[in-house]
Amino acid sequence: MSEPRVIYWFRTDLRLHDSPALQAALDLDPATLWPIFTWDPHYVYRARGGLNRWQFLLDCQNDLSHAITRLNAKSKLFVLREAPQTLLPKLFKAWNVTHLVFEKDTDAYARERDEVVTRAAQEAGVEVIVRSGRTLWDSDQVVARNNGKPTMSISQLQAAGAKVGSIPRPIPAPSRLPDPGEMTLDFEQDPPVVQPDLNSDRRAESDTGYGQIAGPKGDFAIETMEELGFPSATTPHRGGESIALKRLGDIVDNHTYTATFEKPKTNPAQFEPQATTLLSPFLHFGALSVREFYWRVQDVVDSYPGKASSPPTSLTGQLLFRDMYFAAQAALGSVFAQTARNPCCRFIPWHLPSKRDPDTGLITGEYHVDSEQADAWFRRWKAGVTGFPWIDALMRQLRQEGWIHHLGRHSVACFLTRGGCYVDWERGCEVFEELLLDHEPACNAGNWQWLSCTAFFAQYYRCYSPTAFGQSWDKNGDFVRRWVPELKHLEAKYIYEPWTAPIQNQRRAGVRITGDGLTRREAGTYPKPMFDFAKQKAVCMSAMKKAYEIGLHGDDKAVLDGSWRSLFPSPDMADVTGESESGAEGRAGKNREVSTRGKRHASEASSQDGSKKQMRLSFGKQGRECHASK
Ligand SMILES: Cc1cc2nc3c(=O)[nH]c(=O)nc-3n(C[C@H](O)[C@H](O)[C@H](O)COP(=O)(O)OP(=O)(O)OC[C@H]3O[C@@H](n4cnc5c(N)ncnc54)[C@H](O)[C@@H]3O)c2cc1C
Repeated sequence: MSEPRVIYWFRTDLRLHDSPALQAALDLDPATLWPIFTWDPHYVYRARGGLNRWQFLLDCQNDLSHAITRLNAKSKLFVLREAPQTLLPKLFKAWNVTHLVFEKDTDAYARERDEVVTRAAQEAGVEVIVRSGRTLWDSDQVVARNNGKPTMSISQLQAAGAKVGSIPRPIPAPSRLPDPGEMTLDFEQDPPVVQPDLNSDRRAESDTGYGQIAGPKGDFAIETMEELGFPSATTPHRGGESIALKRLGDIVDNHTYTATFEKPKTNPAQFEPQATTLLSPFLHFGALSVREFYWRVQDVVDSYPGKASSPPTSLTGQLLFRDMYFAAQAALGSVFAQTARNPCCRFIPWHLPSKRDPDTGLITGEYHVDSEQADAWFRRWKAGVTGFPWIDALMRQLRQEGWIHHLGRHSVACFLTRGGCYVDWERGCEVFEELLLDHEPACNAGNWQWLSCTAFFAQYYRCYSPTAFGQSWDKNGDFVRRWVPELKHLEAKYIYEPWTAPIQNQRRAGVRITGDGLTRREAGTYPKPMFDFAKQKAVCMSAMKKAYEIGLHGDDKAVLDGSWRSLFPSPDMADVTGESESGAEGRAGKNREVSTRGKRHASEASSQDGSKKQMRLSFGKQGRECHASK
């Protein structure tokens, strides 16, 4: 048999340490190994990506490429600019490849892509080797051990994970890499499908990335922001395996922090340094192995002399949440990221509902503007000009730096959905998709479902205040002052509610509270709050209560054919009618009744068995279970 000529296809694993797939490639003892990255037009044009995440990706690729070259001066990360579905079959032939090896990716698009590539490899007589390494356990095996169902709680994940087996210990990085072979490109490039380009808004220049397969100099170089047509990123957070390992090392050196970490006690307003690890973007790009993270922490916990924290609030507990969302997505496929057709996702008639492709049933990224007011609220939320300083500070940090603390994400997500604007969680999820450095399709959609109480979590009566919550962590408002400099000099007692500051105090602080933040914004001003929060919260709660009582889920016929409208009587839903035209008749009387019931419900919830009652209401009504429908 001829000696193995292996393409190692880097994707979600931009690292050398603890890479089961790379190890599998090296176990073949190849004569030739090409470490490649395919510059896939799907991500370039069809996924929303902000400048900061692009920069982070390029950082990770450059760092990996240097690490490869340190092991073999003839090698590096070779970037090829074409869709893998068309490129790889040509490479199999041109380079006389015997094996294709890669890390498993359970994201919906990745699965489809990998099926196409695997079929092509089989036709070309190329052996495909796939290894799980992105999660603690192989997500497909977790699903199988969860009776084929998505994992909708940490306990389900833990039970299924235990059946899969113990979490493997990390393996070391290789100490040498084989030479790459010849890289002839004696074939035509299949040009990318450029439209629709979901990133066009961010391009200052046109994208020249696909000029030639091997890049402008023909040396398979890593792309640059300039080639992509992007201006510079604004984040201070830089990517790469070296930074990730250094940061993890520093964290675990602090035994007390590592062993006693309790997520709910970490301060969302803390900065420089932030209160949590900020390792999520490295995990996203695979610059840090999740098993390396897990075991380095667990070893500290095991040897800690004092009382260590435990899952779900501990540091390893955080990684379990990540695996939970991955396994939920692995079971449900592309419908996991939307309400429609998702059996696990509760249907709520939010404002600004998504448009759906009639052929696939998948959301298109466009939405119906059923309410001009809700659309204005959404745009103000996105731009960080809601008039609620805590929310605006977080949204501005997110846009500038690409990362905000988990409880900050809670605040802004609750505010946009069930605890303020009553806007569809899919809108917020899309904004996060663009802006987050750590955007992970499974974790993003899953957490938005959690926060909007459409799946994973049902206690919709527990709502974040856009004023009191921030204040409870940061009385002086230092975090707000940093991100909302208009309010920098305002006294602490007004910093979370600047509209309550008397005009002379505003004057002294050099700010005027006026306008809506979107139109004719003048220097030295900060917008008025976009609504009365207490009033709007009551509207949301009563609407949520109604939706929970009706109990529809994304795969119900009424949701898919639009007949859900007849189940949501317009009087008490006048403000929150989703795709339907809203009639405002008879609102006042009905609203009174609903809010009275809402009060009783809230006090039930705060009683000892409140949450159990709530769980019965939310899950027991139809005896529903989430079915896998890959
Ligand atoms: C609306 C919303 C959207 C989110 N979108 C994403 C996303 O796209 N990608 C993402 O990685 N996380 C997402 N999260 C989860 C969480 O906020 C981030 O993982 C966390 O804040 C990252 O910071 P860290 O690395 O300092 O976390 P740490 O607290 O240090 O936790 C360590 C690691 O555990 C994982 N983790 C922690 N909390 C969660 C969680 N709730 N869900 C899944 N994984 C978790 C992350 O990989 C994180 O790096 C989202 C949360 C919310 C509320």
